[in-house]
Amino acid sequence: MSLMSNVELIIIALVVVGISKWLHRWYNPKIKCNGMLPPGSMGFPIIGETIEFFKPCGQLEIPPFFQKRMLRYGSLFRTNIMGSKTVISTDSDVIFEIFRQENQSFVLSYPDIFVKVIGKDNLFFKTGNIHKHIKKTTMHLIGSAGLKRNMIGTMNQATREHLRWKASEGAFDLKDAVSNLITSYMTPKLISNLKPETQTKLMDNFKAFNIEWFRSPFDPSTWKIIYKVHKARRDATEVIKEALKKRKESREKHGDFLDTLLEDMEKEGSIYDQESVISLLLIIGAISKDSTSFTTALTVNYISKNPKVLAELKKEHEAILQKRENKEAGVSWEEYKNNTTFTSMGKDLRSGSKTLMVFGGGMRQCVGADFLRLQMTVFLHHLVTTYDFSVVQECQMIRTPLPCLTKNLLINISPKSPK
Ligand code: HEM
Repeated sequence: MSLMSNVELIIIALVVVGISKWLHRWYNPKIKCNGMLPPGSMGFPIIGETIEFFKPCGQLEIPPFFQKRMLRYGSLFRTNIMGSKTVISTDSDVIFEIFRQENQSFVLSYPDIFVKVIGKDNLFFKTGNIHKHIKKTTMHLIGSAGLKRNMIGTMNQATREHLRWKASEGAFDLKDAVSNLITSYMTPKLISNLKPETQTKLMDNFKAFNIEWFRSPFDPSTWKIIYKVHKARRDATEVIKEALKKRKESREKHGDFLDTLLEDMEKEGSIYDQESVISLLLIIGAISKDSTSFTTALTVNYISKNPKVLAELKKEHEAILQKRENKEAGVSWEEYKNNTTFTSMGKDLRSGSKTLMVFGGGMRQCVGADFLRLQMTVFLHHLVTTYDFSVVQECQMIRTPLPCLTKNLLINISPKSPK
């Protein structure tokens, strides 16, 4: 055997040993504490179990990814998704405890791709006092007090106007309409003194900055969406940066959320810097419309198929209207709080129940839950008291595993004929 082939053999042997070691580490990841990992599989090298995790399933199904593993390993199992070593728990007590013990027994982290797409200076990725403080500032705008003081009137007005336009348009996409109406009033609530063309640009960026990219990375269209979201973030950042600069220089007050953030930023030791201010404005502008329009579309789709629910809803809102002195006024805070028992099912979705953690829990509980409920109530109120509606196309939903519409809800509305 020649000297050359011996060297080749040594190199091949080293490569084989290296790969074997790497595969061993892949399938048996080390953990930093003294415990042991739950059962499970790390899937294929590099891609892990990502493909199966994103497999679409029906709206009311437990995704097969979870179902299969729960049967095989129980409620706690290990896996690898999108390059992140992951332990999944499907036990509500454990999940509740994880939410409750943040920063004690559990450290918050998101897969790298989340951080890359939505930006690292985000409320979602902050912990401890910084997170607490940003949350408190956010509540100023979309918590109960902020909604009552500053939002409900605009919400009513925008909803009424948008429905009026839609009544003359024929069939329209309800999710799109709700998304547009929220963006139309939320953008000036965040930054109020933009030139019309700059405001339109910012609204377009808010619209494009969505969560639709969270799906299989092996689907080429995912990368197109990621590119658009990334571009929207970059463009919105430029607009907000410019607005922030002008506001700082002019020292003018406009009573918007940018004022609130600037005031905080100028305090000694403020946790806010330019990046975190921009990021918060962007996240609220984007997140407020997506989840709300989606849930409103599902709700209208549901009530259109359940005449008893629709009748009960109409009864509740007609009664509100009957009692109201100024029929032109929209839903008041008092009506919303005291007279919408059926609309809000009488169930407090924010009470931190272990069986319904749709809004998260503990320190991470959703700050937008009140906003969502109020906007949905206002929309349903104007829809059922002022219009008759008919469904032109029902919506269809799948989970990937996030809920996603494969067909949008199209409806027709026409003003109710006077009784
Ligand atoms: C169907 C509607 C919604 C659902 C199901 C939902 C669900 C959630 C969940 C599960 C979390 C916790 C995330 C985590 O653990 O890190 C969360 C947090 C959050 N949500 Fe929502 N949300 C909805 C609507 C909204 C709306 C309308 C807004 C804004 C107006 C909003 C703003 C936020 C913010 C800012 C956080 C971060 C809170 C924090 O880190 O402390 N959400 N949401």
